[in-house]
Amino acid sequence: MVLDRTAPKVRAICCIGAGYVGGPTCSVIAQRCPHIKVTIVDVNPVRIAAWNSDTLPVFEPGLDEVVKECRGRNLFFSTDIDDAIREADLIFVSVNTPTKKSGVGAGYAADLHYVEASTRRIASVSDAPKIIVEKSTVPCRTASSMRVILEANSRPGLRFDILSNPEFLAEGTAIRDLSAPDRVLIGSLSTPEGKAAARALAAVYENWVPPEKIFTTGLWSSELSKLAANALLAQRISSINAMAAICEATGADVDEVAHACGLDARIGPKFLKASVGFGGSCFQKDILNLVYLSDSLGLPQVAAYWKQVITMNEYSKARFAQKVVQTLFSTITNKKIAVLGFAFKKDTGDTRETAAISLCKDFRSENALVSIYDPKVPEAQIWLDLTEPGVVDDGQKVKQQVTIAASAIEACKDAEAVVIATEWDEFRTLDWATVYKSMKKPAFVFDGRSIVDAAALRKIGFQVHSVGKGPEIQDPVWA
Ligand SMILES: NC(=O)c1ccc[n+]([C@@H]2O[C@H](COP(=O)([O-])OP(=O)(O)OC[C@H]3O[C@@H](n4cnc5c(N)ncnc54)[C@H](O)[C@@H]3O)[C@@H](O)[C@H]2O)c1
Ligand SMILES: O=c1ccn([C@@H]2O[C@H](COP(=O)(O)OP(=O)(O)O[C@H]3O[C@H](CO)[C@@H](O)[C@H](O)[C@H]3O)[C@@H](O)[C@H]2O)c(=O)[nH]1
Repeated sequence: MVLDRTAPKVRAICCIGAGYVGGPTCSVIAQRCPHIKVTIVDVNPVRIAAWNSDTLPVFEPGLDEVVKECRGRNLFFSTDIDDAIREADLIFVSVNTPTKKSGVGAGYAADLHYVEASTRRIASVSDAPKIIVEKSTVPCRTASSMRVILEANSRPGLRFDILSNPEFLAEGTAIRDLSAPDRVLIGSLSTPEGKAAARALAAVYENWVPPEKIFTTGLWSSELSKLAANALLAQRISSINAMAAICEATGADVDEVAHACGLDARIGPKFLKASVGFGGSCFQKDILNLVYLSDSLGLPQVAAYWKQVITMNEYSKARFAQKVVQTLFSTITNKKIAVLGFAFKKDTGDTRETAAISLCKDFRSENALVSIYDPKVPEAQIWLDLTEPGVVDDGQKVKQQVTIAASAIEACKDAEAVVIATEWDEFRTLDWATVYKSMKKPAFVFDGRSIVDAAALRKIGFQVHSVGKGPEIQDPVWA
């Protein structure tokens, strides 16, 4: 996009929400734009204290270095939300938009009350014009509700321009994604003021993003593009996981199938890694949001189509757990199962919607003894994730069945089976011979990420089951 010098200049940015998106995104803006003051605010004082400490609340490769470079220079973390709003000429709203748990649309619709609370606060505190940017992932036409709230609650005549600027970073690669994004999408009204606001935000990104990667659309297209991108990505994973089930039943190898398909330039190789199932805070939430939107628009067939992506993901997780039980002679009662990895993917400590939670719950319901190791997820988080809220004494029951190990080797000692739930690099290079010696026999490995060298492990003596790989020994004529 070509820079228009008449666009308002951004001198101070406020980011409401110091989470996985607000923190890294605005830290990178501060790094790349030393002339802009960036203040990231949050209602959670513990989170802000962590951002101001040596142990950041979010583990993300490269983030520590960015924050250390800018904090105290032009990057600030604060709980003084009103002050930061007043000072800023551009405000990112980067608060959480989880799936509603109760009320209308429960289990599908996005809970927008954090977005609304932020919008009301901006309206009541602002004493000068502001550009307000939806950074949170929101349903289509949320900007319209924000405008109504702003106009009804602010000083008469005060100007607000609302933009949509969805974030496409993936956890674990956030700094890389923010530093060199595939694209920056800015949605605005097509009025002269809307376009000028879009240009002002584009000018911020142009400090490091090539102009041809910044593109503008209408507000509603921008909002919907975020939901669409996540739905398409998740759909690829569910599609390849559906193929994985066929591979396991036939002797085909899902990695070979994915490679063969990905060589077609129209399909491409990315996001075709079969797995125990996708996790993370976004895919499920955003597809459910799309399902709700489709239903609300009177499009039940469209809703059913996208819902199937989630159904297949649930099936993938359950199928994997069932395979463990069936292979261990149909019972895992009192058997020790080592679960390697608890985060929803490698290089993050985030456990939101991680497949490991489903697996551990299934193993617990079969009365197994579960030993978990993850290099980055804090112990307290694992206990929290495995405890059923509202179930009396469940916290204690969990601790009778589950242990948390300090290393992979420790988790695997005396286990009957090892389950790889996250693709951490250290599991590829684990001393598998030592693991084998310490385990009960026969020793099983269930590779939910297909990362280990199955042939090498079989040579050691393991029985290996990798997701999407056919049976080990087939009909001798064809094997
Ligand atoms: N996590 C990701 O990788 C990712 C990527 C792209 C987009 N998104 C979207 O970005 C949004 C934020 O996601 P996240 O993962 O950073 O969430 P998060 O839960 O990590 O962070 C949100 C923060 O907002 C704060 N907050 C809530 N209401 C507030 C208010 N009224 N005033 C001040 N602070 C408030 C919370 O205390 C919390 O710290 C969501 O809409 C999500 O869908 C997330
Ligand atoms: O081929 C693949 C790719 C991913 N996954 C799994 O899918 C989940 C999500 O992975 P990924 O998309 O890499 O991480 P997220 O941080 O959830 O990022 C997604 O969700 C974000 C929040 O909306 C978007 O900004 C990103 O563009 C989008 O990739 C994880 O459990 C992965 O292990 C697979 O099983 N197979």
